[in-house]
Amino acid sequence: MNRVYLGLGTNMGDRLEYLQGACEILNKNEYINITKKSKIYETKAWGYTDQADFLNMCIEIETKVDTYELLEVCQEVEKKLNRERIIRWGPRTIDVDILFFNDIILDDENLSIPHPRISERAFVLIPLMDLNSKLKIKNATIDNYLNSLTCEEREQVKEFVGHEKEPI
Ligand SMILES: Nc1ncnc2c1ncn2[C@@H]1O[C@H](COP(=O)(O)OP(=O)(O)OP(=O)(O)O)[C@@H](O)[C@H]1O
Ligand SMILES: Nc1nc2c(c(=O)[nH]1)N=C(CO)CN2
Repeated sequence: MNRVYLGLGTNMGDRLEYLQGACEILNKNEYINITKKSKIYETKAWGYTDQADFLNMCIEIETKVDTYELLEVCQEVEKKLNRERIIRWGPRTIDVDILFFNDIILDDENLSIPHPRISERAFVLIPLMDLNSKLKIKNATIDNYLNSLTCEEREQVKEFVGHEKEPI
């Protein structure tokens, strides 16, 4: 069984509904089991900043599918939830990224694992810390990467409280 960490992000429409929808689609897959969910965070847009705030969360899954099959599953989820690619790092109904896949290190044209921008992104590091603070990239823990971000970067990620619907 493979242990995988996925990052979910959304900044269009009913953002909670999209997180919930993504978790539901993943859980319905007979080869995927969601084993842990982080808290949900409301985050300032990173990279392309002139867009609405995101909701981000990370999930831990156990799965029998391999790396490329999982990429296809993630892209299917995005397709089902009407994700469109218009602007790089631009607004989206849902984004599903593979962050870690066991201890695999892979750098291909269509798939890089660990996801290459984890260490720069408080919106990924903070929810990942809810799941497993021991995760490592190049001998440093995600905790080390989080500590190397500025206070300002970390403050752009706030726990999203007061929501009634919990992603299942
Ligand atoms: N670990 C990964 N998880 C998901 N997609 C990946 C990964 N590594 C490479 N890719 C490739 O990245 C391509 C673009 O993905 P996408 O449009 O979701 O990027 P993005 O979310 O806008 O930006 P970013 O990759 O910086 O988060 C995908 O088609 C996929 O082939
Ligand atoms: N806060 C935040 N910013 C982003 C996000 C995201 O999920 N959250 N995703 C991006 C493209 O992957 C670009 N910028």
